[in-house]
Amino acid sequence: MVDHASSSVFIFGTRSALLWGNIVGFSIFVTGFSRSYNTPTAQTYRSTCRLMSGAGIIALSAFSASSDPPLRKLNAPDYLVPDHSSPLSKTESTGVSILFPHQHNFTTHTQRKKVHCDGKADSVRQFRSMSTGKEKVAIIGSGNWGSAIAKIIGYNVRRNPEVFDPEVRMWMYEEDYEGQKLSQVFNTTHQNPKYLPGITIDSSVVAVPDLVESVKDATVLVFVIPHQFLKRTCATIKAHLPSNAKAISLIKGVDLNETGPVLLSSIIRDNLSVDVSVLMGANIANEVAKDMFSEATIGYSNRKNADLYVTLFNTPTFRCEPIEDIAGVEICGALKNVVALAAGFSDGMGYPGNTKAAILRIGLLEMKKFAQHFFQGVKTETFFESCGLADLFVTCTEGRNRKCAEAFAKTGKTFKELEVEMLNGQMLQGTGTAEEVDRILVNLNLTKEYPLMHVVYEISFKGKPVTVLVESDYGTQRYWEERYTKEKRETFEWYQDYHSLIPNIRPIIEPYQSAAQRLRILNLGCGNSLFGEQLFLDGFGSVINVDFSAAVIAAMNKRKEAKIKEYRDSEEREGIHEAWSHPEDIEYQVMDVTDMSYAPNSFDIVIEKGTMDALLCSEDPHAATAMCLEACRVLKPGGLFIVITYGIPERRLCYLQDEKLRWRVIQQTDFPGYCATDNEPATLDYMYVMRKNEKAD
Ligand SMILES: NC(=O)c1ccc[n+]([C@@H]2O[C@H](COP(=O)([O-])OP(=O)(O)OC[C@H]3O[C@@H](n4cnc5c(N)ncnc54)[C@H](O)[C@@H]3O)[C@@H](O)[C@H]2O)c1
Ligand SMILES: O=P(O)(O)OC[C@H](O)CO
Repeated sequence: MVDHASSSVFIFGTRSALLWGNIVGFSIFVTGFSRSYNTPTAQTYRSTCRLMSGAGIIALSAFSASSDPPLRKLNAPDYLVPDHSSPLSKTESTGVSILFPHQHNFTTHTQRKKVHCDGKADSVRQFRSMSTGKEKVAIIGSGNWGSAIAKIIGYNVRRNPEVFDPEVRMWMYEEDYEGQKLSQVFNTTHQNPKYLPGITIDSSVVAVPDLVESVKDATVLVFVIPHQFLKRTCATIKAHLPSNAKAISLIKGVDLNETGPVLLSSIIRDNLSVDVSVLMGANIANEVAKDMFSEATIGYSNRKNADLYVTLFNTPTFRCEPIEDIAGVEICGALKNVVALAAGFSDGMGYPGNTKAAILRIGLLEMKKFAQHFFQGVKTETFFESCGLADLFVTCTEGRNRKCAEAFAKTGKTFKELEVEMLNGQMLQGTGTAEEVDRILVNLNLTKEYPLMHVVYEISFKGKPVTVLVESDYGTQRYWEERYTKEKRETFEWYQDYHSLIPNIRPIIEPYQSAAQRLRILNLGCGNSLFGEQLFLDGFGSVINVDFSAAVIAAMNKRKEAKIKEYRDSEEREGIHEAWSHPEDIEYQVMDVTDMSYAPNSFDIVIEKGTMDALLCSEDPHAATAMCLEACRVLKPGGLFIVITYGIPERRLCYLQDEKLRWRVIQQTDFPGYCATDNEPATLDYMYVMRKNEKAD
């Protein structure tokens, strides 16, 4: 039996094995004889040959393509050294590589079809590289971590010439650097000034911009690219790897299919048919590159390969610990980036250390729960290795994900914008992972079991306010009821008050006013804001204010009664607004804005300030959409819905432009938001105006 699992050179064939063994100067292990060749000589040879390092199966005679065992049963790619009896036309369909095709003077076989040879020189080189038993390393990726790990690999390859081929190729996604090609700059200066400035990398590492060229002859593939590029990278190199290749992934991320998460190491394994290990840990690239002490965890299933990786990566200041738990190690590396976003949000909001500590604790528990839910055999100890607790800690204190999330909370910019502004070409992995993870959780109805992962996604991509990290109740009736029951202030304004908003709103509403008919205005989620009262006092029309908190509606009705009384009791009316002479034009009603009792087409204007923002904190993912549907239903054709929010277009238009809504967004405006202190960053508030279709019904 051919043992594919062990990394040795196997020669499939007989007589010529001796010949080729002599020619290339290596010892061989002969296996897979056909009966006719199972001679005493060959058996003796089999029992005395020494196993070599380096994987591969080499057929020295293609008789096996037609007889026992068939060549196609062997793992591709195989190598064939044909002899005079080789039925090469059959081997063609197996995808076998032909070594030395002309050695046997095939031209004498007139009936044989011309056989495709994948390039004699390449095949010979691969064959020889296997025969030397040296590992040839290719680094796939040359960003911040790719470059830092290249420094370590260069150092170890030079220290271990008996194990490694002296040249390490590093695939460099070609970019312009100050008018020159980045790969040329690297190969001249041995530095990567864009992604790891100031660090010199051993000259054994050569930047290669052609991906296929970079993996040529490589027996060890080190994957260190952003995870979004993995699949297409595998597809490109798939057909160009020697059969004894193996891989290790340093990529922190996760993919998904319809049943759940898919490890990136599985993607590599499935696409390339190679053994795959992983290396993860508390490894801020810039610190590792400066030889500051760090640890890393190697997750493996093949111990021999893990030992090789220790030789490749371990240094006095980069200590690598192998553990037999690929999934545990890899999920730690992926999910800690999502937790780091939460830590960054917390920092951006100025929350104290206690809050961040809680985020780390909850995050670690969700990481472990997720890994053990979806993957068998994940060990609890893994979460206490460098890939677990340690990486979580460092990413939540110093990582890029944390840094950008802090800016997200402070500025309200999107992650895409912040990545461009803050990272100079480097890429966040946490945001993509948050999306993938949430898709899995939603598909499998698991969001409640992973509240932190879910809320990070909702804040990052669904416009939920960062405050839901610590206050997740803004969307519930219970929260507002309790709040307004205890409320000491008679009124409170979220964001801006009426006077700062009305210059933006007046020009939109005024064209709708007519002498003949008063506007009917509906104010959604009025709370104890004076916004609706001021619209009424300024004579825009009759205003109905609604809120689902009975406590606040009672308080606002009490205020209204007091105003009416004040007006009626006053002898001297100066300073008391005349509008109170017709108080029937202002009403406060208890109503759930997602399910209102008004008839369709009842209002000219529907307006809300901050209500959608609050609903987006709701556990009901459809609450904001439900409010919009209701607003649209009760609006008259041609009527306007005005939304005042802190939500940027990317996070609000997805709701406002829902295809079920029979309106069009006709205006979006931003204006300076309210700043609590001079030290706080300037923010923007937004107004979106929708006009209901004339023929909506
Ligand atoms: N930077 C770190 O401190 C660190 C530490 C440990 C692990 N990691 C992980 O290593 C992986 C790689 O991160 P990094 O920091 O080396 O990368 P990076 O974010 O610094 O750089 C991005 C890389 O992507 C390349 N790129 C851009 N467009 C591309 C395209 N279309 N196709 C292919 N490549 C393209 C760029 O040239 C650059 O090399 C990530 O999964 C990351 O989580 C990073
Ligand atoms: O900078 P980050 O957030 O991508 O994290 C970097 C490393 O993964 C830390 O181990």
